[in-house]
Amino acid sequence: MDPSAEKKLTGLIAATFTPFTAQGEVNLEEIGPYIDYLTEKQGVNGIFVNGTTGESMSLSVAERKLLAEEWCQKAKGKLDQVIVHVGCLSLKEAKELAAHAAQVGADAIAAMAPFFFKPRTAGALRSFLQEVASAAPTLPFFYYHIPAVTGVTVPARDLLEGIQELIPSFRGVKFSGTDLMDFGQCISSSPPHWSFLYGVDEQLLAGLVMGADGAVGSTYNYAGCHFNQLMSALKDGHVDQARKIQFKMQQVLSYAMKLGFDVGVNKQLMNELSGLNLGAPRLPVTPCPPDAAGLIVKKYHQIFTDC
Ligand SMILES: CC(=O)N[C@H](C=O)[C@@H](O)[C@H](O)[C@H](O)CO
Ligand SMILES: CC(=O)C(=O)O
Repeated sequence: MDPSAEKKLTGLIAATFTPFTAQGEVNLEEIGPYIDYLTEKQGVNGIFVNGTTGESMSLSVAERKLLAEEWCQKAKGKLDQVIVHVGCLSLKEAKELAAHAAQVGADAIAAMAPFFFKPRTAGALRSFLQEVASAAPTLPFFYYHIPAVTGVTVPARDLLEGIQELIPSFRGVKFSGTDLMDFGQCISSSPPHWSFLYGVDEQLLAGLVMGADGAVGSTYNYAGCHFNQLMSALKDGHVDQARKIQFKMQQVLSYAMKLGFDVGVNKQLMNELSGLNLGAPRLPVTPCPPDAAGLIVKKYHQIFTDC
């Protein structure tokens, strides 16, 4: 297929939380209602599953497969995009997950850099990703750049050099870094059919201005409606209005950060704002301290009075 004829990834993509039961087992029952909440209440039509927010690295391969399959199945006819994150420390497991994602009907896959033995050069990281992508050659492949979490500091622009020849299915980057010069250089040096998804919700506006096609993030789970307004405002040329929404979200998140914002707090925020029951996180992430989420929800409602 001619890649330039493919549709680019645009709009908001929620990085989903993994629902757990009270016993700490994966809870597949919540996935259907979760998808309905995203589409009906947030206007979000894409998901990025088993990523950072989904605690992928704390899950077994078997659990990741169960989740990928259920998300893909329940998303059918409801969501435009299901991107399955397949990154692992073990190349063998990452390939197994990539092949599985293709089997269960994912729209795309992504992988972050391995972070125990870290690739020290762009070449080493490219070779690792090439192997992962080769296990699912028909699926669009995205590199998930998240240096603050992986500690892999290879600039994304260096990784992209010559990558299309090595990985024919390569289609772009989910860029969860704050280095906007690196991001800009990725975009300005890339073919037009690749998609760039920005992943730092606190500064999405800057990412969009730099040229992001869309966004992947955790806060789009419960604040998608506001970020949709931000994106439309920017599209219509109302930068001041877009900036107002971004500043409001920064206020909520900086307040949350003072209260120890992490996946545990974030998950509880989602529980309280959505009414879904996604449970607590899995260790080593600790459960949200009592009251923290409640205080953030209160702040959120003070700052955002619509949707
Ligand atoms: C480190 C991390 O989880 N980053 C997420 C995505 O990449 C973001 O969506 C953040 O959760 C969000 O920007 C809030 O800090
Ligand atoms: C936020 C994000 O993209 C992730 O959870 O992987």
